[in-house]
Amino acid sequence: MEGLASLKAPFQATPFLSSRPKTWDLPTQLNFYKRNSFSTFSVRAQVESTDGSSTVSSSGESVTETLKIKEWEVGMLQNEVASSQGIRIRRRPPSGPPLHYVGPFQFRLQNEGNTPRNILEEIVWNKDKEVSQLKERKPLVVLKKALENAPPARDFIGALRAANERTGLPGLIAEVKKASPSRGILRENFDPVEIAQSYEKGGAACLSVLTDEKYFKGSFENLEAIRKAGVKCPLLCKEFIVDAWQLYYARTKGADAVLLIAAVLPDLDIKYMIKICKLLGLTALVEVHDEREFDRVLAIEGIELIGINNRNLETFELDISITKKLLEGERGKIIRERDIIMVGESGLFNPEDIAYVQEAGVRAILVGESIVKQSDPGKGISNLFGKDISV
Ligand SMILES: O=C(O)c1ccccc1NCC(=O)[C@H](O)[C@H](O)COP(=O)(O)O
Repeated sequence: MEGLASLKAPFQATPFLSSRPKTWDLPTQLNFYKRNSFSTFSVRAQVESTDGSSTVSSSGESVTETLKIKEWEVGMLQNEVASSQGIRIRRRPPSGPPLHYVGPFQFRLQNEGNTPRNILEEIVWNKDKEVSQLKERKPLVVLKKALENAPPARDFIGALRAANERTGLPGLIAEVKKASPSRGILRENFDPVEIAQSYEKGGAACLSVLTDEKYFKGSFENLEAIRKAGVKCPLLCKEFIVDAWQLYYARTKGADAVLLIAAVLPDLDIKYMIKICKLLGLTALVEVHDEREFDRVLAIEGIELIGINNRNLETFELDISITKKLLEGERGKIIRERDIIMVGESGLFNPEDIAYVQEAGVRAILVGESIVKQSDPGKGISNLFGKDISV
């Protein structure tokens, strides 16, 4: 794809980002991106921390305009860096630069226009906007303050290991899921706390709570309510994370773990977010769907929990043999050597499916549809495993 990489243009220095290179081809961008720990999050932080009292930068732009331009530049860079790592999901719709952009790039609009290529891309674009708006209302300093009142983070991986050792079966992450883009409404009569309690009673090790409202009819209120109701299973905030700000937000709402999707996040973002997770006491479940994503994730230091999603999030196609395929050979060996816990995700409906992914090498599973649809979700767990795992 011809993109920014083909453009070589002098780059004007700004007061906000240090030592920008004079040429701007892809390798240069990658280095620059690396050196600056680049993300929208860090750019915002840089602009915001430049001068708390002034609203005009030395180039005469207002801070808000500057911020918009920087965010747009970063967005374009993120798309380019991501595509160099085989990530097809673009972080934002391709669009022209903001009104006051006077930078050197002569961007052409991409031919595809502003239509997302698939559902995952649509979700990500929507999330990006949603998070920008939320951040306006709750800046990071406010979240950092709120962290003081957050309930302590609990040991997500420890709970999975303990369940696996206790039952000899994969530890269950049971998903509180009202709806999904692929299946529509899964459960009409949806009481998140009741479902969570029923899962816990049925032997779930951990819970996954969908917080996306638009596509999954979930919410952070659900997450918070489940935590406040005294459910002891550690909680995964099942969200589409595109910005480190969301990690802080999830923690303030009682999350013990978060999901990082390799199909969406470039390596540098995953590394950066893992560091922040560690700082906040959050466990990162890093999700992959193919060999390339898996290899990228295995090259990242400090990964302890990896999910293989059997659902292709671009096409919805479900195939549990993906888990087997990815864990065969050298990759499976690396996993065992490093004692990484693998989670088999999506499309698991019966004891045969569980046996199949366990045989492939998973020590945990993430299940939504097959159990949330049961009138008694806790009993649904017994049906899924073919036995009562609560004892
Ligand atoms: O479930 C979907 O339709 C979906 C669509 C687009 C992005 C993500 C999606 N699901 C997220 C998940 O990975 C599942 O909720 C989770 O693994 C449980 O899957 P299942 O047991 O098949 O409900």
